[in-house]
Amino acid sequence: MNPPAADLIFEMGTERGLPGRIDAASVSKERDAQRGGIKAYLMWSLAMVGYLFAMACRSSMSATGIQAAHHFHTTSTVLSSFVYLQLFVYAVMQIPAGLLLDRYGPRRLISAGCVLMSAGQTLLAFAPAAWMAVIGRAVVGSGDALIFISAIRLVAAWFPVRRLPLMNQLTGQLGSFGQLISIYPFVWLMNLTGWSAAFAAAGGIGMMIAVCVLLFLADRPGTARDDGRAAARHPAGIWPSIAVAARQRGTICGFWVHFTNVFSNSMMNSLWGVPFLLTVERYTRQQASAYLGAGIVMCAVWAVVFGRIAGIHPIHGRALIVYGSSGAQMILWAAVLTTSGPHPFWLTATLLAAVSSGWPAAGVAFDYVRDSNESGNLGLATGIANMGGSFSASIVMLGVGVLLDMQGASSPTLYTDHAMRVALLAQYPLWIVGLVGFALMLPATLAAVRRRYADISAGRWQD
Ligand SMILES: N[C@@H](Cc1c[nH]cn1)C(=O)NCC(=O)O
Repeated sequence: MNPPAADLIFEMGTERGLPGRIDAASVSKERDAQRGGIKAYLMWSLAMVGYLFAMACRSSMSATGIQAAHHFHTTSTVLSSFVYLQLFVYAVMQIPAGLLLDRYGPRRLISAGCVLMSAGQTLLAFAPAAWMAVIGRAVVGSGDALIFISAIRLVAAWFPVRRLPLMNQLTGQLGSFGQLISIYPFVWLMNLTGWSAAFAAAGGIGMMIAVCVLLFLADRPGTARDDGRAAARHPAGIWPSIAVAARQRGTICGFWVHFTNVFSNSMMNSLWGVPFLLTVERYTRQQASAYLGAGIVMCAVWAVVFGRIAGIHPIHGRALIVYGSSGAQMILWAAVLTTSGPHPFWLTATLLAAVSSGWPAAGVAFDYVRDSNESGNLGLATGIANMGGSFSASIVMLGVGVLLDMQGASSPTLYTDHAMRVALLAQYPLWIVGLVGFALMLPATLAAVRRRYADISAGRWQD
């Protein structure tokens, strides 16, 4: 049996003078019996295979940047523009993906996402020209967009409420290890067999995952593999459904949480981390890779810590994670960007700890969304929140490039310590906008979270 959330015990039992402790036994025993068991972990693992594949596909092009430049007879700079395209497709697909998720459920969506990513990777394998590779990347991005929110929806159906923040964190975090698949085994396979065979193999693996998911995944506990209520979802039509999900303060609060916390980490890992470390910190390429790799490990540590805090302290703990992570990022980036490099080890290490906390802190977005929306539009609401990080990351990545260009640093050979530090200041307007949005949405969201936990405790709420 899961204990009640600590800060809600405090608020409901003491602060407001309401009758004592929430009796956790009042949470439906039957639902808890079905949720969180071995089968739940098996279902989650299967969804995780899909998400690992998505993350591996997402980063496969940057991991093979030099080979890609040779294969398509183009420059790495042109290829890095694929990152924007991928982020753009991922972001615009979130609302359709959310609608489809509420209608068809995670099993079909994860399977369809894997098929799309396989098609995109296969197109890349045999594309004779760069423009076809662009289409391949767009197809990969659209498949990728279906996966993460489906995994989050599946977790919400299979695990008890109190364990969801930790399971969400583990989902987001373990999935990101998919990047390591593209950096190591995939690059190794490419060196061994060549471009076409490696991408075609990735396509084949994706199809196998799609079939396994279709055959074995179940959307929720019970006997039926599909969510039986799916057909009834969004009965009012697409636009009213979007309006309902977007009107929930928790959905918009989730959007701002995601918007505020994801971008520094994404910007470093996807595009500007290596140039910054080479130019400002005078790292070698190997040192830069090791630094960014250590960031992925730090993310995992933060994910476990934040998952525990967000589950036990849904009111104060989650807000603290969001303010704490973004505040630490702002302070440490200020210390690095206002003084010339290279910086002392303690400063770059602390910066890495702060930046890596952003990716899991963004996971709190999905806790707010889940605790303030009805299950019928949870997929759509999760998709809306998940757009936040893609928007902010693409704006920052573009902003850094524009600020470099404006200083005459239009190619890597022209990057200077000063130009790079000025360019990275592009992050600050986004933190300010994001934190204002979050602060405005937080009070109403917390009221919704309190209502949800009270309903759960009184047995009035069933997913
Ligand atoms: N920030 C991640 C989710 C996460 C990471 N750690 C805990 N949660 C995220 O938003 N991922 C979206 C995706 O598509 O990968």
